[in-house]
Amino acid sequence: MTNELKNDLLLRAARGEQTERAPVWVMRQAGRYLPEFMEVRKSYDFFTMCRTPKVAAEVTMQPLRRFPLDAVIIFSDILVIPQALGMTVEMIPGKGPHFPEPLITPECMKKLTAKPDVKATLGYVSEAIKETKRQLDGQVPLIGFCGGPWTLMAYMVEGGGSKTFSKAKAWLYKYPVESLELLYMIADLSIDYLVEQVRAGANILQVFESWAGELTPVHFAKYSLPLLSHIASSVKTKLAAEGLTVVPMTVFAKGAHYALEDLAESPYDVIGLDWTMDPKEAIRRTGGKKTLQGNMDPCALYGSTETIAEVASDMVARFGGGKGRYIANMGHGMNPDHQPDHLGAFIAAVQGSSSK
Ligand SMILES: Cc1c2[nH]c(c1CCC(=O)O)Cc1[nH]c(c(CCC(=O)O)c1C)Cc1[nH]c(c(CCC(=O)O)c1C)Cc1[nH]c(c(C)c1CCC(=O)O)C2
Repeated sequence: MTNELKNDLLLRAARGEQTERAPVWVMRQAGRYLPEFMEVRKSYDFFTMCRTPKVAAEVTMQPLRRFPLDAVIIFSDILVIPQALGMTVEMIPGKGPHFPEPLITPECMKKLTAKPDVKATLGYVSEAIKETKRQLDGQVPLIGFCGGPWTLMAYMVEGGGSKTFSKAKAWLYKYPVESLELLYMIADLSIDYLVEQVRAGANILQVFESWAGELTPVHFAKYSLPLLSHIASSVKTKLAAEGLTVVPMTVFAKGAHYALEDLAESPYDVIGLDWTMDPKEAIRRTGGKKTLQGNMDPCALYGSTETIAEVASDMVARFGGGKGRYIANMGHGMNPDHQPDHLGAFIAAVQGSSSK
């Protein structure tokens, strides 16, 4: 699969090989900061965009037309898994996700479809990947993704975003057995879903455990890490058994700085870092065993293009220069009020400074 790509920097870095320079992509690179995204978004509801392969492929490709990115990430959302399990999820512009009927007590889990057919419920993501691969014509790798089980459980119980995640965290203390049951239900569907993404053409997979930082280290060790590891080891075993490429996998456990040593022992190839981590410290604590991805503060993009270039070059230097075991990114996603040309300055600075 690698040899059909004209640019496989990302895959080589993920596998721990040396690269001529640092590959770069950014989380939420397809999104509302791009006027061409907003133009498409006018005509469709958010999940209709995800479910319409031509539209999903179009917005996936938009950032690559503007910037010399080293990868694209399929346009979708982590909340398609709760939908496949039978829950209604709406995306309210300016507010974010909303579940009209969240899981209030473990009784509510009876409403879920425990083992939905992944092709029937999520086949539209495979179709979007196939269409994007056609349009990419081997330019850069395509990233597939899903949400981490704890992050998805948090949305399913809270019914949307939250400042404290107190309802979801209460489940972990009140209903430990049922919480694990729910988490494994999510993880098992995610495994099949990720395998389908690779079958359709995804070259690398990322699991977003965006709310890891809400957990205590003890709860992360019980309710997040084992599930994240279960996902990566099962996906890799299934891919090998089916004769598909065993693609590299990335874990982005936002806020889980306390777990870096444990993540370095996990079956993931790449560890995504948020901006609170010092690169040198992260390299030391992971013992050089994993490729690291990240981690510029997205708010740096509000600075001048000169400031962005300075911050980005400094980041590359702190990660060791960018020619080995490193993928440049930000520590979280693009914001709707970011300026596109400021992202361009970030990409140029990474590619320029890591080529030296
Ligand atoms: C937690 C999470 C979600 N979704 C995702 C995460 C994990 C990453 C993270 O921590 O940000 C992942 C995600 N969401 C989206 C992508 C697409 C690919 C890409 O990164 O370019 C990816 C990888 C598109 C999106 N997902 C969403 C948008 C904006 C929705 C819109 O157009 O109205 C996009 C482009 C909506 C979304 N989806 C979610 C939220 C909380 C929101 C609302 C955000 C907001 O309104 O600021 C759940």
